[in-house]
Amino acid sequence: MNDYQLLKDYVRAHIPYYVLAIALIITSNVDQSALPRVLGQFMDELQQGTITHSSILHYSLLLLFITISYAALFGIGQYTVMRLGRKFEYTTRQQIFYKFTTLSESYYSKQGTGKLLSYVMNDVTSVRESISNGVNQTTNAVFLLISCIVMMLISGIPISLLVISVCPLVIIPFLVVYFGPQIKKRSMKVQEALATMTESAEEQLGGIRVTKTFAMENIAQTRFGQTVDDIRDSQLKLVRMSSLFQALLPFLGSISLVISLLVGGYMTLTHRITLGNFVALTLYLRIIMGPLQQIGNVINMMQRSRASLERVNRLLAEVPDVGDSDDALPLNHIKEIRIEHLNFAYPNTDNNVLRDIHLHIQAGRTIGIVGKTGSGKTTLVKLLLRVYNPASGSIRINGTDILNISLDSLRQSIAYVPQGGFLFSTTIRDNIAFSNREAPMSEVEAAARQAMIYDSIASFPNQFETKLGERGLTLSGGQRQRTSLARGLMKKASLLILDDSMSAVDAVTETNIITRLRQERKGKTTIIISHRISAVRHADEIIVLDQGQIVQRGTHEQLLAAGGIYASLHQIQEEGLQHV
Ligand SMILES: Nc1ncnc2c1ncn2[C@@H]1O[C@H](COP(=O)(O)OP(=O)(O)OP(=O)(O)O)[C@@H](O)[C@H]1O
Repeated sequence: MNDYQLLKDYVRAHIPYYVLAIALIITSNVDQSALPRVLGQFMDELQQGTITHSSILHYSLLLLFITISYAALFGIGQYTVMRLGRKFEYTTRQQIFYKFTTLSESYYSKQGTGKLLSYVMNDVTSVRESISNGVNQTTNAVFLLISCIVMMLISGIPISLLVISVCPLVIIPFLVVYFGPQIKKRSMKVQEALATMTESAEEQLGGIRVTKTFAMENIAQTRFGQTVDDIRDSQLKLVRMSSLFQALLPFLGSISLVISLLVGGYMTLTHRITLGNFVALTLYLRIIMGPLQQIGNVINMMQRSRASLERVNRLLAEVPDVGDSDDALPLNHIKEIRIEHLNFAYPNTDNNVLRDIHLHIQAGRTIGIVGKTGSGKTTLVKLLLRVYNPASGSIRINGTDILNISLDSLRQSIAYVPQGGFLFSTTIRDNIAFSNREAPMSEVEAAARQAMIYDSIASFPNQFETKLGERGLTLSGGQRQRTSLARGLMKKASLLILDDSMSAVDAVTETNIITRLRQERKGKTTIIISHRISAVRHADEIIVLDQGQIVQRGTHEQLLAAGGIYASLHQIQEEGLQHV
């Protein structure tokens, strides 16, 4: 996608409206440029003493007609362009958000939320302004200038006088060439500083509770203050440069007026032009100062939005690194999973986080995964969900390589309950019924009972209709985890993965949940990752991960008998319980 593709495509798709709007604006300019000429003629008749009551009425009506038709034509033209600009803004925002949903986790781990928000907010607005105001002001400026020059010539203003009066304005293109790139550079710095500030605000607000409990408000204020200072500095630099540029344009316009007064005044005195011509010339010069300033504005705006357009184009052209292959097959039901020689390192890292993993999960079995923190447990299930592609080796589901299974059907077949159960700022019901908003209430309640959160929800005044605050913070950590668990159970997928999803739940409740799960998921495949032996002890097979490798496997009894990491973990936890 080239840098202007997005804009080209949009304008091409709406070309009839743009042509109509431009035609309206051009007509309004021709209309407006007739105004000084009419006034000039009126002035001449006044000087010659040929003016009558009816000609005064005639001139007044003519001026009124010019003014009304200008307002109507220009107004409709401008409205059409602005409307197209707004449409561009919301369709592009939708396109960007759609793109966000297709990109993989590795993209998000490289980009901060502030930068991503800045695409949707600042960049799109900047491009919209440039197309709306750009089309309006460029058409207006160029055609008003042309119409004024043509009208001046038709009115009989000598070319020599016209050339000498317009002479200072010829400097404008040189000014633009000098100022343009500098304005662009400074404006990019402002955009970057804005993105950094948004990111910092996101982080400081996200962590405000931690900051407050540590009484570290000063540090938060200083960190955020630095980003605001950076914006102020770069914005001031930009404003200084743009103001100088903007001021030079009317200055040159005024010089041209001074010249016209000197030379035109002298020519009027010596009767080489009429008084009407002289009045028309000064009026024309005043009118064309507007378009000249607009040209400056447009150039500034274009410089500013070019960087934004480049960024949005680059984002829209981003190809997700995890996607469906051309011959991807749908998956209906997970029966058997076979992992062979699986190795994996996170993008842009050298260290293999998973090494030579072999695992065969037969349909209906429960697999427990234990291991020290950072041993690769979550990474293994992320590969099962194809959040990342394996570096080497294979994962086969029902005999088909996971790379040839459609992503949508794969993820539909798996209910994944992560440790940090993110909840949306909506009702508890909607959170639990996330995978099926149309599900009957009885199913939502059953999932809540299974996750042992039903009684807590029932005690809230609005029960399942209770709205959760931002990120579900009105719930305790354990309640949040159990609501997230209910959401996973509600999915009724053929594979359930609990990724340390009961770490904030007390041991007794966890045991009760696991007991119920074992009864209700009989014959269904389940993977339970946990730091607590009690959560995995009943699994058909338990694997122990250490530094990315499976170092032990077997049933609870076999692993206890074998000694090693599992047995010592068990011993530590049993002793811990005895001391309670
Ligand atoms: N997005 C990432 N980019 C780079 N490295 C990562 C990423 N996510 C995890 N890691 C690294 O991969 C290793 C395994 O992490 P993983 O989350 O799989 O461990 P875990 O066994 O689930 O740990 P825990 O029990 O603490 O949840 C760790 O060393 C971690 O630092």
